[in-house]
Amino acid sequence: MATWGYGNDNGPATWVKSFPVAAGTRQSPIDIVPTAAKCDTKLTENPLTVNYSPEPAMELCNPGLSVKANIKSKSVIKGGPLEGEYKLEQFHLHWGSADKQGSEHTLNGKMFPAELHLVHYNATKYSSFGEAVDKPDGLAVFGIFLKISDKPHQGLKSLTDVLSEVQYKDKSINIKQEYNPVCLLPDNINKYWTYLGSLTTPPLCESVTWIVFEEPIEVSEDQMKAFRALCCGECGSAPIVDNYRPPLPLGNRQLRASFQ
Ligand SMILES: Cc1ccnc(S(N)(=O)=O)n1
Ligand SMILES: [Zn+2]
Repeated sequence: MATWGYGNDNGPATWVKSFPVAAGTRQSPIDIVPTAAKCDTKLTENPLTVNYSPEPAMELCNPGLSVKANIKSKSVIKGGPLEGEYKLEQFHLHWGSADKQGSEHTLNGKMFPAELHLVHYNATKYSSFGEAVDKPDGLAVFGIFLKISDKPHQGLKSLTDVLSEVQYKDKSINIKQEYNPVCLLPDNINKYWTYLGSLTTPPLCESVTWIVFEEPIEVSEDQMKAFRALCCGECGSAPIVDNYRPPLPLGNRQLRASFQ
């Protein structure tokens, strides 16, 4: 069984062969067109609330197609479009081989250099991520755009400074200093778009309430270079770059905005 990836022979256009849901009606990512979004005051009546905790020894790993941090502490979100409490499971990123591409969601057709995903599962209804992953209300993922600035992102710096230690597939380390993922969020989390979608990589389950923040976080070019130096396999293997799925049609879905 050929494993899926982002190359010509195993990339997003081929995934439907092994994962038919790729042709489904609530797939992600999408192109976000702010003028097509419906401002919904219900989203602000019950504001999105983030209660993240410090992670004592956060595990950072290279699963081969991204870089991922696994979360053990009780970090939860609720409110906004969500019913119940969703618990942070992991976060990871998607990025380009150059600054002109890399994000999965696009904004009026524009790609950002990268996109950070914080993946949560509905801990009110389900007992684990594994149980929640294929349920229509199982997951909630924060999508945060990354843009280039001349200053490094301090929160990401604890990670980008040690990426060389997880350069190769299946390498993992523990971040020594305690790490609170709240440092990864943009300053203003009250302005976001939300819609019902899916995982953007196989198994592509249509189980995600997406929350994409309007405000990007700012990273340096050196930090982008650190992501692009990660390898898909062992020493000498190809760099992990362009690990993004292009946007899918919104179809009959409603894109809602928490702001005018
Ligand atoms: C945990 C997980 C699996 C697959 N895809 C995603 S993603 N890229 O939609 O956040 N997350
Ligand atoms: Zn992702």
